[in-house]
Amino acid sequence: MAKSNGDLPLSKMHLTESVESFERTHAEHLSGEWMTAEKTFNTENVKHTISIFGSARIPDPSDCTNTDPCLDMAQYYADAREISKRIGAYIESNQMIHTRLITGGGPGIMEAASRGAYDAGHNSIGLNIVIPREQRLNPFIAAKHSIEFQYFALRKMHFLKRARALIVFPGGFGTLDELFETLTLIQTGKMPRIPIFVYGKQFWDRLLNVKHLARTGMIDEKDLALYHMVDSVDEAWEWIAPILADLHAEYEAP
Ligand SMILES: Nc1ncnc2c1ncn2[C@@H]1O[C@H](COP(=O)(O)O)[C@@H](O)[C@H]1O
Repeated sequence: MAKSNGDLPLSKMHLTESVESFERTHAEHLSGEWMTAEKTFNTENVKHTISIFGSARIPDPSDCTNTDPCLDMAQYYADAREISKRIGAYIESNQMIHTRLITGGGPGIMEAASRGAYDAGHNSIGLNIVIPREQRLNPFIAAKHSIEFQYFALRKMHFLKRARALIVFPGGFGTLDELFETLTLIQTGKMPRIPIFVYGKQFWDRLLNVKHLARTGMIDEKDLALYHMVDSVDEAWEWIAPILADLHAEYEAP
C-alpha cells in the first residue's frame, strides 16, 4: 500500500511509483545488457573492431530472379562478402587475436559480411537485435559470438566502442541512423575520429546531398571530410589494409 508523502494525492503517488519501478526495471535491463556484452568482448579478448553496417534487405545475388534492380542491389551483398573475406583473411593470417570484424548479425549486408569473414575462417561478432521483423541471427555467426540486444542505443555504443574503422554499405533507416549517429558523435567530439568508408557512390550520391548542408551552413566545410566514399572492393581494401597493418604493428605484433 502506497504511503502518502503529504504532497501528492494517492492517485498521483501510484503513478509516481509505477514510473519509478518502470525506470528501475529499465535501468537494470540497460546495465545488465551493457555488462553482458562487455563480458563477451572480454572473454573473446576483442579490443579492436572493424564494423560493417548496411541494409537488412539486400539479397544474395543467387536469390535474385535475374531482374536488374535485384541484381544491382545484390552486387553490394557480393562486395560486402568479398571485402569482409579480405579483412578476415588478413586478421587470421597475421594472428591478430584482439581484432575482429563486427556486424549487426542479421540478414542482408550483415549476413554478407559475416559470411565473407566465415569464408576466410574468421569468427566475426554479431550484435543481434530483438525486433519483430526480419529477426534472425544469420547462419555465419556462432551462437557464442552473437550478443543479443533489446536496446538499439546500447547496441550502437558497443558497435563504436572498439571501432577502428567503419564501412557503411547502402541501406535504409537503420543504416542511416547508424551512419549519422557515428558522424554526429565524431563531429561533436564525443568519440575519437575513426575512418568511415561509405560504399557505393551511385547509391549514396542519389540519396545524400551533403554539399547542400555545407553550403547552407548546417555543417562545417571540414565535416565533409568525416567520411570517404569508396566504390569498389579493391578501392576499399586499399584503405582498409593499411589500417589493419597499423593495428597489427601497434597492438598485435609480438
Ligand atoms: N533484422 C535485423 N537484425 C540485425 N540488425 C538489424 C536488423 N534490421 C536492421 N538492423 C540494423 O540496422 C541496419 C540495417 O537497417 P536497414 O534499415 O535495413 O538499413 C543494420 O546495420 C543493423 O545494425
